[in-house]
Amino acid sequence: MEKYVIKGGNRLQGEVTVSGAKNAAVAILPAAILSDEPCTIENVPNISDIDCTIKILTQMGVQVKIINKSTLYIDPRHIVNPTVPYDLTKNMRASYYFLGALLGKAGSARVSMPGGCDLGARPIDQHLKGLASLGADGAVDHGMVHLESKNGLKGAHIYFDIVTVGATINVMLAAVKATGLTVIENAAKEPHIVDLANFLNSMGAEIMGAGTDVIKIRGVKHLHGTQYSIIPDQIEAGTFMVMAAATKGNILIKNVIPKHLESISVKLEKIGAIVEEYDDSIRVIGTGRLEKTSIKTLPHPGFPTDMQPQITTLLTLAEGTSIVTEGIWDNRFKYVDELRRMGADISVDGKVAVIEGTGHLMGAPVKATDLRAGVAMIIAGLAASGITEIEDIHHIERGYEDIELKLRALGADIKKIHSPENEMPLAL
Ligand SMILES: CC(=O)N[C@H]1[C@@H](OP(=O)(O)OP(=O)(O)OC[C@H]2O[C@@H](n3ccc(=O)[nH]c3=O)[C@H](O)[C@@H]2O)O[C@H](CO)[C@@H](O)[C@@H]1O
Ligand SMILES: C=C(OP(=O)(O)O)C(=O)O
Repeated sequence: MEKYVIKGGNRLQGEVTVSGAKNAAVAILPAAILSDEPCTIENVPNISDIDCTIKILTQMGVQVKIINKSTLYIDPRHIVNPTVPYDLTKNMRASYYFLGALLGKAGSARVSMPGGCDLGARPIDQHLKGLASLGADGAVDHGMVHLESKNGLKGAHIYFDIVTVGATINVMLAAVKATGLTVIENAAKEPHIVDLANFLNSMGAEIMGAGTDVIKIRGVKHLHGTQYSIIPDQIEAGTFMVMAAATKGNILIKNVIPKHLESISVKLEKIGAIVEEYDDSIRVIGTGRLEKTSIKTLPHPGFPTDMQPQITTLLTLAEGTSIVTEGIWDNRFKYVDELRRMGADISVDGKVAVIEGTGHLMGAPVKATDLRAGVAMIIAGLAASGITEIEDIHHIERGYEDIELKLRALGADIKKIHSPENEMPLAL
């Protein structure tokens, strides 16, 4: 079992470069199979969700060559098996993008129900509704979603009942090669929706309106190869921003799109950090003065739910009572029990957390209950007095490339240790 061991108290200082966006990459790699020719994709993050995506592609007959750490060559000309089995979907939410991508490519898909972070109920009814509108009949059988379009996919008018990133992406993937026009209303507007549209358009797709709540897709017969660079990861950047504020640090975060970070910047300034925006970088200076605030997570351009555990952790270090409301997921406060071990005073009632800022945290053994909850434990450990040991770090490695190395370069005292289960913790 691997753990992170952090000795807290160091101010993080220096520069860090953000990797490509996980949530864009996990959509763009499946999208590459829609092409009739090979694609080269740059700025791919080196994380375990991408390792898993590459395994899925490879087992279905797609040739994937790793050109360098962040560049992949994907040749989808010889797909033999439009099936994604349980062992490849159980740890990864975005495996369901192969539903839309395989339908668009081959007219049928068999994809095991997806895993991913446990944030409460994660139904896929809107995905199935959208794909059915395009002409995909199907059923869920023994945990396997089986969809088929016997007469070919046809453009349709789809209105989502709720704003959903995943269903918006799945319908985009299936609709690009459908006949006629597809209109998605109440579409998600996240930066990775726009990135996926830009990628598909660079292969010859005709997608208009991505980034607004109405996306129009005129189906095309063929998509050609492309060379494309994925956008920087909004959430990785936001996480380093919070780390600077939490450690009274001063970090220049490079390879970012400041516009994607606005909702985070505004809240950090309100809490007391200094945020300086440049063209493709952002500097955050932790002043040591942290003030209470109220935050509600919302679909883009609102404050992202994937930054909720990080900002809640920061607010445990602030003066006064803060309120964080989770506006997307039913159960995204499970990590609060772990923060309590470190001295945090937080009460949770459903989707609302009330944080009584205590000004400081104490190191303790904790576990990562999911990806962002896990990185929140790192933030807590960096700011806390003493030693924090974090278990179940495989969750963190789903979405943060080289986090330990990046943090050490900023002056953090963090190391990854291998510790067999039931072994006594290492003395530092
Ligand atoms: C791989 C990826 O990009 N994951 C992100 C994606 O997840 P994901 O795409 O799974 O999240 P959605 O935007 O689809 O979910 C939003 C809300 O809609 C509900 N819902 C969703 C689909 C559906 O068919 N029915 C339904 O009721 C969900 O339960 C949730 O309450 O967006 C989330 C919200 O920004 C982020 O936290 C995840 O990091
Ligand atoms: C919830 C997340 O990911 P996933 O949807 O892949 O579980 C996340 O990135 O915070």
